[in-house]
Amino acid sequence: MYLTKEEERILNGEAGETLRQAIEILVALGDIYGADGLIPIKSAQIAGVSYKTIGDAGLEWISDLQGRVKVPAILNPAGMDLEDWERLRISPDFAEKQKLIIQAYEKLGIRCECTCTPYTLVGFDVSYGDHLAWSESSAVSYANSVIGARTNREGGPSALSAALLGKTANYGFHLDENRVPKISIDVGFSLNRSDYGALGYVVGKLVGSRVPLFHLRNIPDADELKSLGAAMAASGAVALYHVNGATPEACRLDFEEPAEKITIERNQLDDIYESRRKACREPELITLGCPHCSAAELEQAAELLKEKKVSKELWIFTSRELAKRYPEQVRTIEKSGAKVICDTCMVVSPATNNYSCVMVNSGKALAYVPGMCRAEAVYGSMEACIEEAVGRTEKKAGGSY
Ligand SMILES: C[C@@](O)(CCOP(=O)(O)O)CC(=O)O
Ligand code: SF4
Repeated sequence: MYLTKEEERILNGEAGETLRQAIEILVALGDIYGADGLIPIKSAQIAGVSYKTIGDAGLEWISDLQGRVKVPAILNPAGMDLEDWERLRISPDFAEKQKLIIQAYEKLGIRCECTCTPYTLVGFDVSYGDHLAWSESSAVSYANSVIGARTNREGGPSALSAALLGKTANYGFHLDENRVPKISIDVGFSLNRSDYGALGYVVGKLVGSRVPLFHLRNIPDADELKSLGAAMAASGAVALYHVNGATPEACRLDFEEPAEKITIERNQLDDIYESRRKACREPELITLGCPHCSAAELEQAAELLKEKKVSKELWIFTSRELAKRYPEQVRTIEKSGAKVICDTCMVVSPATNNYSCVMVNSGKALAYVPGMCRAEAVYGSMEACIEEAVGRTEKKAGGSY
């Protein structure tokens, strides 16, 4: 891989040990994947924040790093709500370690808002064609597919290295030729909201890491695309997809129809709603917001919970910035007894491990909760999730049933 004189000097340790390690990681990746050199990036999004996933070894590594990031960089969800961690019964020991992780990142100049939807935040702009080094898989999928920016699915250490250098290795989804669809997915029936998460769950398993081109009957909105991409990245390893007539590259570029085709039938999606129902008949916990809820999703949840009371735990995850921007919706949701929780999620928080059966409206959470939280997971729409939390015969706050 070609390195400039300046990059050679950094690799030789002349700019300090932190940058030497950072460039060593990027050069190693670049050599493995055949990069021609390093390219500048606009921003980094760094996963590997929750103490539940990175543990003491991760904390130690980050704490030893020196210097400041060269581009805007932001964190993925941590293991707890950083302002109100006691609410989900996080242990003081865990909270202590989690705070040290956040402080270590902060010292490097990283924005310590912990979210997997950084593209909704003010001042963290991403545009078509931007090169990025992002690592959370749903954020990577959204940036590549829905925005038309360019990022590989970085690991936590490589995203952090890229942030410290302001550069990443030029391979994979940074290159035009790897962004071309390889398999066509035909869905011959119309889809609605949670159907996109179910579709992503099914398609991810079928396509692995290939780039799919969808032909759908309707044009999905941004939240539906977010759910589709998140699920495909979790059940498979899809980091980029296109939707005919909807996503930017499918609209701007004249893609040839891939030779390989798959048709999805309605009953494949119905199976996702039905599956695991036997093992998880009585959800004890209901969670929304994987990926973190958008403004529109907070609004929908508030509308559905208005003047109702939950009889089961209902946790709704979003970014702190959106929760602050929409206090009215947060108030309506919390009046029902549900909790709006920031900086974390049902997958990376140890709080979910206290339950054995969890209901979700996310194909990604459906894929990850069993393995990462040791709980059964069952799938439903946001309406069904809220109905489950409220209880079908629950008295409305106003009095009537
Ligand atoms: C589950 C996930 O969304 C978040 C957990 O990753 P981490 O703890 O931030 O490394 C990771 C991913 O899918 O990229
Ligand atoms: S909410 Fe979902 S998408 Fe976001 S970090 Fe957690 S698991 Fe990943």
